[in-house]
Amino acid sequence: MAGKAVSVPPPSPPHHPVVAPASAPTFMDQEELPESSSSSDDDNGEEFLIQKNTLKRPRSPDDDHGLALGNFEGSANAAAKVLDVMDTRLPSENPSRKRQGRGRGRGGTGRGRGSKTVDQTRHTSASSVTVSNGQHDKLTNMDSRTSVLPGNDDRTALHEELSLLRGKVAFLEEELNKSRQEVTEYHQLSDRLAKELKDFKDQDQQKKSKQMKVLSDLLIAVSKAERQEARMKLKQESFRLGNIGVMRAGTVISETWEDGQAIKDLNAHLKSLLETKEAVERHRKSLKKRQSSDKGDGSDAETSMSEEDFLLQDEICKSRLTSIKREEEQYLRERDRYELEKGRLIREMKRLRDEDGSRFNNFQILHHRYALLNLLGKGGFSEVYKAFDLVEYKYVACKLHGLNAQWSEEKKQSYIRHAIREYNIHKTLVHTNIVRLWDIFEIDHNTFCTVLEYCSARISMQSLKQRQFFQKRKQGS
Ligand SMILES: Nc1ncnc2c1ncn2[C@@H]1O[C@H](COP(=O)(O)OP(=O)(O)OP(=O)(O)O)[C@@H](O)[C@H]1O
Repeated sequence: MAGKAVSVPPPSPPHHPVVAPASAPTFMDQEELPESSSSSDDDNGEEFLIQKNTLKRPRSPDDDHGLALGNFEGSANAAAKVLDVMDTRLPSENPSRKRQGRGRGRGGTGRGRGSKTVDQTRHTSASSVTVSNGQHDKLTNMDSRTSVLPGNDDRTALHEELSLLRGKVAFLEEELNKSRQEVTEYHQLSDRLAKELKDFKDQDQQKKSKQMKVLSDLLIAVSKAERQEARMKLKQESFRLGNIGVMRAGTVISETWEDGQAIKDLNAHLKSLLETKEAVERHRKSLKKRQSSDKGDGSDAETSMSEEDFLLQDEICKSRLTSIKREEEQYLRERDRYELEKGRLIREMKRLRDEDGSRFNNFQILHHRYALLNLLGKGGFSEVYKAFDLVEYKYVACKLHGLNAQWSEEKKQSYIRHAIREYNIHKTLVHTNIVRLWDIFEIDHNTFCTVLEYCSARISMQSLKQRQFFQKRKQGS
């Protein structure tokens, strides 16, 4: 930059003697800018040009209609101002051209503008008049001579320049109007797009809530059907395996188990089998007794049984006893199976009873996302419901922890503290044999919910079998 400053040519004497009209003093002010700023125009490039024009612009009183036809000097000034305005508004034009126009020193201000006029006119040739280089030179020369010799040629040249500038102004105004229109259209478009986006979001939200509603309705319908089926199955199973009856002993009422038809039949079979077995065993014993007595007192050959007969009878008894034993074993195995089914039935009865008595049994949606379905089981202080996560679209287990309303505030706080500590530990555990903990939230002052990974019955059965396997191994070792 220092080198450039040295190469600045010496200031040329001012040779723009046009007397500024009273209506355009600013232009003169601009003409009287210090030489250094003019000479540094080339060095600073476009930025300086813009600054200079921005300085002049506010002081221009009549951008649109200040070009009085009768006043050539005033017209030239006004034309120069219009050019300045154009300089400011068309910054994207080739900067080298600008530099070319302006770089002719202070004295060449009019000339520089002339060059730009030609350039810009060429650029906007669609609507403006094309000016040759000769005209441009004439114009710049005229600009410098106007106040000295306002001859006919100069007047014509000025007229030409004026009409050129008018054309340019008109063109620029047209461009400006177009730009304004475009801006308005753009605003309208962006408004419309914003509205459409909002509508789309609303629709999406509506669609989502509709989907949620449809999905939860469907899940509720399925769960209701499952509940109905569970109760029907319970009735059938109760008839087959047994039911809980009420027994009254004085003032004490207690629950007892009453066997169902299948167990009654099985027990009857076992009883009759046992009776048969006893009868066969009795018969065998009597045979043995008779055999030994026959041997001892030497009975006659007609009444006494031969050794072979004894052996045959004994064999028959033995084989009957063996088959009875096999049958008995089969019945006992069946009874064990019934016992298991009975245990399941009792649990199911308890589950359904708990479900009927639960305050969460009417398919609520918790936390705006968990659709409660059927009760899975009841813990010490909790009820566990199968639920569907309407956001993540997966089954989960919602464990609803109920604090005892009778507890003191201190005890409740202690329980919550423990539960939160458990939650904080549990949520970090990731293992195939540990159910994941997804979420925790409060339902009311006495109830909060933890959301767990759902373990289906299939998994539960697997883990049951695994447990049985490990128990057997433990017993074996
Ligand atoms: N993640 C799960 N998936 C499926 N069923 C579950 C799940 N968690 C619990 N259950 C069911 O709920 C029943 C009770 O749950 P759990 O054994 O966790 O209660 P608990 O530990 O006794 O309760 P508390 O924490 O209140 O003492 C279980 O027997 C099981 O049937």
